[in-house]
Amino acid sequence: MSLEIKICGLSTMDALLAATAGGASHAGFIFFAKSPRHVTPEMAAPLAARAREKGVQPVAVTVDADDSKLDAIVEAVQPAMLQLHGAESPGRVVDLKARYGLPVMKAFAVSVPADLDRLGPYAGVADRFLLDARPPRGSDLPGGNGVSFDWSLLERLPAGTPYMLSGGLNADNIAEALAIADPPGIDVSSGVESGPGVKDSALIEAFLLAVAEAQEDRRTAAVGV
Ligand SMILES: O=C(O)c1ccccc1N[C@@H]1O[C@H](COP(=O)(O)O)[C@@H](O)[C@H]1O
Repeated sequence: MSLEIKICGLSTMDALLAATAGGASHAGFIFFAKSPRHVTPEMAAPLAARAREKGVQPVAVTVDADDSKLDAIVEAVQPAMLQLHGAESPGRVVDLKARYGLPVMKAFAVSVPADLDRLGPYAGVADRFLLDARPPRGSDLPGGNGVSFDWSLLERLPAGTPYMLSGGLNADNIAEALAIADPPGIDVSSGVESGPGVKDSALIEAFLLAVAEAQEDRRTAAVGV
């Protein structure tokens, strides 16, 4: 399976097109008012439409959103997947999957081995997991803080766990992250920004290039060339 790559927190067409041109598989839009990356459904709709045209899956990122907020997002944006980045229960995930008929990626903060035990009740309920760093104390944001965690903790995950690795990824550390965790997907936001919420097309290109180079190096090493 090829590595899935989500560029998250997009709010401009330039940045979206840098992501689609560079080989991203998913484009994330943040519907969380406290975030510097916050977009309204009306702002995200044309970006998501262009992503779809380019074969890239739009992802709606929400934090404990209620049904009326999600209804508006789903209707305007037509996401391919919902990312739930709050304290949504397994029952809430079941309800949302039934209500919208969309796959759900449930986010978890990881800082110690026991954090991975919290995935258990969601196994077979959420379609995949997003494994992010624990937010720094005092942060208003449950994600998008640009901090990473000890990727070696992920050795404990059962083989085949569907997840995206996130938290503090950037062009300089992505090769190491892939080597240590070997995730099926990756997700980046702050690491491709020139300032909080300001996506930088050159940094998006550099990140995607670094991913491609790291994958090529890993393939070469695997065949012993
Ligand atoms: O990015 C945000 O502002 C955000 C707000 C609320 C929930 C999730 C958010 N972002 C998610 O966190 C990951 C990791 O971000 P970073 O690369 O460490 O900055 C990001 O990709 C989003 O999925």
